Amino acid sequence: MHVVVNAAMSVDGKLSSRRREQIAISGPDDFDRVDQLRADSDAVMVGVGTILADDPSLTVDDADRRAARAERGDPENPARVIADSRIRTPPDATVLDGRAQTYLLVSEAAPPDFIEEMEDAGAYVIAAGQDRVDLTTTLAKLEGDGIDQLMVEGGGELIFGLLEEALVDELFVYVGPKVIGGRDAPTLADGDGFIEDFPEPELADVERVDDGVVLHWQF
Ligand SMILES: NC(=O)C1=CN([C@@H]2O[C@H](COP(=O)(O)OP(=O)(O)OC[C@H]3O[C@@H](n4cnc5c(N)ncnc54)[C@H](OP(=O)(O)O)[C@@H]3O)[C@@H](O)[C@H]2O)C=CC1
Ligand SMILES: Nc1nc(O)c(N)c(N[C@@H]2O[C@H](COP(=O)(O)O)[C@@H](O)[C@H]2O)n1
Repeated sequence: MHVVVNAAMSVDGKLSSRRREQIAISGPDDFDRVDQLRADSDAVMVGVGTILADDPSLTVDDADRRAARAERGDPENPARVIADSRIRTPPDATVLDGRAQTYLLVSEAAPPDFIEEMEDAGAYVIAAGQDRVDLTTTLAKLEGDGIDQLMVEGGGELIFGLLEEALVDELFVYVGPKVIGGRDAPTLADGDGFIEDFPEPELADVERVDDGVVLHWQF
């Protein structure tokens, strides 16, 4: 499986404010680049923190891109993948609207009646990990289901979890013209943070987009 992380951050490295509300950091051209990345992926993944904060659709906006996917025999939209250890995703979340296959990655601690509720809502549930989703095992199971190209859109907790398990192949970071600040505002990589063996990706490209810049890193 090839894992591509994409996120937009402020000048000072924040994904959102301390209120954890969705903030448009990208401009139109960057959102279009992200839409193409989604269209090029078999699945788009976020953590449950992003579901609760943003209620995203994770679908492809551009009709021509959806049509191109259908022409090559793929579903119009990539699958959606949520890392959600104990099932905090609300049953009326937009990711369960039936516009794409949705996988819920859960841990063994997920309550069985919540699993049933999610399956009734159309989700395909994969369980691994005692208290928290075991990302290595669940991503391998997704690969077994035909997901070769996985795009991850955040947030910072999930991105750190993937970096910690050395599961990231590429990282696109849009740095946009805003300063957000705040010690409790989410950053690109949160979690416990590294204290040694810091991942050291190589800079593959830098591109000016809208009023900011896209940094392309390879691991
Ligand atoms: N600017 C941008 O590009 C983006 C911004 N955002 C913003 O980021 C914020 C949300 O970020 P954040 O709160 O970090 O949420 P995340 O989307 O990263 O979700 C984090 C949650 O995922 C669950 N999870 C399950 N398994 C794992 C694992 N192995 N490793 C890590 N997490 C796991 C955890 O909940 P549990 O333990 O319950 O399973 C964890 O709390 C919002 O403000 C949103 O607007 C989000 C995406 C992109
Ligand atoms: N690329 C990008 N730029 C920003 O400025 C953002 N705030 C985000 N956020 C991500 O986009 C998701 C919204 O998805 P839908 O448009 O609803 O499908 C959101 O959940 C974040 O992952 N991204």
